[in-house]
Amino acid sequence: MAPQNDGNTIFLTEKEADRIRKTIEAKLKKCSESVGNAREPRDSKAAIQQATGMSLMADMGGSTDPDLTQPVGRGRSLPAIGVGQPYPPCIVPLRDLKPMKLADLKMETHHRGRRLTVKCARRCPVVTHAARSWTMVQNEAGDETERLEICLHKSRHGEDVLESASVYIIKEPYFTFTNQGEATLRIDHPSDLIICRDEVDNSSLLSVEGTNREAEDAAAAAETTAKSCKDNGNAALKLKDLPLAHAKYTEGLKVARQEAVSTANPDLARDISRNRAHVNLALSQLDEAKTDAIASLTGREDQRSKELDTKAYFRAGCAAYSLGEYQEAKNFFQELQKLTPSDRDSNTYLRLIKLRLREQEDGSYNFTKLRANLSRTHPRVDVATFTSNTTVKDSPGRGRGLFAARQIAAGGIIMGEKAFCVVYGHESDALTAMTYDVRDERIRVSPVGLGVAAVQKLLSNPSQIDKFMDLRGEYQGDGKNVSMTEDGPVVDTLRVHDIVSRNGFGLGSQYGEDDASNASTGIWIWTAYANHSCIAANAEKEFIGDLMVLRATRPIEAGEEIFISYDWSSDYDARQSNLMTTWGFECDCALCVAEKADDPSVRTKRRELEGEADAFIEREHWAKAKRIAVAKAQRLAQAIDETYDVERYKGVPRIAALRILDWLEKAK
Ligand SMILES: C[S@@+](CC[C@H](N)C(=O)[O-])C[C@H]1O[C@@H](n2cnc3c(N)ncnc32)[C@H](O)[C@@H]1O
Repeated sequence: MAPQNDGNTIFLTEKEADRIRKTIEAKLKKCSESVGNAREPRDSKAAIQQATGMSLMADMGGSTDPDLTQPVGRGRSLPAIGVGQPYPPCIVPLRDLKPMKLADLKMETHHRGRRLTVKCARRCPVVTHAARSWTMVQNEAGDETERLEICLHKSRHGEDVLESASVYIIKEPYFTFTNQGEATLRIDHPSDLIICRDEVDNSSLLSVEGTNREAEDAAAAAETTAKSCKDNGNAALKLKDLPLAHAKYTEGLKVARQEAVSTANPDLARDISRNRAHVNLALSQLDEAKTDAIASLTGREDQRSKELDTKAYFRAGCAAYSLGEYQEAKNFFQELQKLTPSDRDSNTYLRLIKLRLREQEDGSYNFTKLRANLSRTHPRVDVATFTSNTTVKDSPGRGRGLFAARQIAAGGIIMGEKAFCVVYGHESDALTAMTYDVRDERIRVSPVGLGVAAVQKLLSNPSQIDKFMDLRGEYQGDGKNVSMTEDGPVVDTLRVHDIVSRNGFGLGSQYGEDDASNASTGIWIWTAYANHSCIAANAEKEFIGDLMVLRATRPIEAGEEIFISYDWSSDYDARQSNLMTTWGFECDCALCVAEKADDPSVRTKRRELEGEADAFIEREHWAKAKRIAVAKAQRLAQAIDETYDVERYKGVPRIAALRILDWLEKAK
C-alpha cells in the first residue's frame, strides 16, 4: 500500500504498520517476562527533572509524546495505542481494600484487593499528551517516588485529573511499563482513582458515640462542620469553581445526613442538596441533580418553603428534561406551578415539553427550524428521540437487529434519535488514534476522543451505564456488570472503547474542519442495533446536528429487518476487510457470496474497469455527451458486465456497473 495521507484518509505502509506492531509487541513481551518482579526504586530528583523537561517541551508544542505517532498530513499526527489484554475496573469499596506501600509494587501486576495512597511529588508538573497524562507521585514520607499515568481520561468535570488533586488513592493499582519500557502506575479506569483535593476533608464523618452530653456536643460540632462546608461550597460557587463547590457540598452532605445532625436540623441537608442540584445541573450531572432536587423538597406550606420548593422542582424538571424524561419533567413543572402559578420559566419548559412529547410519539420534527438554529457553536439540537416505529429483536446470525414495528412508506421516517454523545471535529475532545489490538493483531483507526467523552458522560450520569453497556462489543468485562459502589459509579473504560469502535457512526464534516485525526463521531444507542447489508439496505441515515434520522429507501413491511450500509464500497476486498477490521464479521449477503467465488484476478480486472468508468464519468458530463462518448461508455459498461458470471449473479446486482449505466440512462 502506498504511503498516502491526504488528510482525510489514513493509509499505512506495511513498514509503518510493522513499526507499530513491533514496538507494541516488544512492550507486551517485556511485560509478560517481568510479571511479579520487584519494583526498582527510582531516583526521585532525576524523575522529577525528567517530568519537568517533558512538561516544558509539551508547553512549547515540541515533539512531546515519545509514544508512537503516525503522520497524517497537514502537520498532524495520530497517537498509536497498544491494546493489550483488557482488565476490569475495581468493584470493591475502598474501605474493603487493604492498604499497600509503593515499595511493595510488583511489575506487571494488578494488585487486586489492595489500595495505594500517594501524594503529588513536590514541584513536579503534569505532562499532558494527546492520549494520556502523567506525573510523579510519592509516598507519605516523600522518600519513594513513582510515575503515575492516566490514559484517555480527563475528570468528570473536564479538567485534567492529575492537575486537580493533591493526594490520590489508587484502587487495585496496576503497575506496568510504558511503550518505552519505563515502569509506571497506570490508570485505565477513572473509577480506580480517588482524588482528594487539598481543600476537602475526606475524613468527614464524626463519631457521635459516648454519653448523651458527648453525643449532643458531637452532633452540634458536626452541624457546624456541615454548615461551614455549605458556606465554603457557596463561596466556591460564587467564584465559579464548580468542581470545588460540588466537593464541598458533598462533604457537607455526608455530615448533614448523619442521623444526629438531620434530626437536630433537617433543613441543613435539604439546603445543601438544593445547592448541589444547581451545581450538578451546571456540570451536566443530571442523575444527581434530579435526586438532589427531590431530596431538598420540604413539602411545607409557608411562603419561604414554597419558594425553596419552587427552586427544587425547577431543578428537578430541568434535569429530567435534559435526560429526555419528558413526562417526568412535565410532572415536576406542574408541581412547581401549583406552588408558584406565575412562574414564567416553567411555562416555557411546559411548552417545549409538549413539542418533545409529540416528537417522541410520532416523529413530527420541525426540520426547517432545527436546521436554522444550527451553528458551529451550537451544533446540537433540542429534540426528542422517536423510536416507536421500530423494535429490537434477535436477527439470526447477526446478534440483535432493528425491525419495523409497522409498515413504513418509501421516504418515511423510520426513527429519529438524539445522540447519546457526539464529538465534533472542531471540539477539543476530538481525537482519532491508531490502535493495535494484540487479541486479533489488527491495526484500527479508532475514535478514542468519542470513547473518552462517552466515559465522562457515563460517570456523570450512571443511570445510562446499563443501556450503553448492553451494546455489542467483543470484550464483556468481568461479566459482573457492577456499575456503582459506595465510592461512586464504576465504568469499564476498556469496554466502552470496544463498544464505541463497533457502534460509533461518523457524521461527515458538518463544519468543514475534520480530517483523519479529528473526525466527527457519535453514538446513537438505539440506531446502533441496525445491522449491515451490502445490497438489502432499506434505510438511509441523515444528520441534523446530532439528531440522526433514518428514512426508508423503499416501502418496508411490518416485521421486516431494518438494514443500513456500514460500507458502500463496491470493491469486495476493501469492503470485507473494513467490515472484518471494524465490526468483526464476514458479510454473507448474496452479493458477497457471489463476489467471494470470483477469481481474484477477475475482481482486480473489474476494479480497474470501474476505475476507468469513474474517471470517464468525471470527465464527460452526460448532458453534453457526443456519440463517441456514449459509445465509449457502452463499451465500458459491456466490459464490466462481462466480468460477472451469468449463473452466479442471477438476481444479484452488478454494482461495479451501476454508475456508468446510470450515466448512459441519463445521456439517452
Ligand atoms: C452496530 S452493531 C449492530 C447490532 C448488533 N447485531 C447487536 O447484536 O447488538 C454491529 C455488530 O452487529 C453484527 N453485524 C451487523 N451486521 C451484520 C451482518 N450483516 N452479518 C453478521 N453480523 C453483523 C456484527 O457483530 C457487528 O459488529
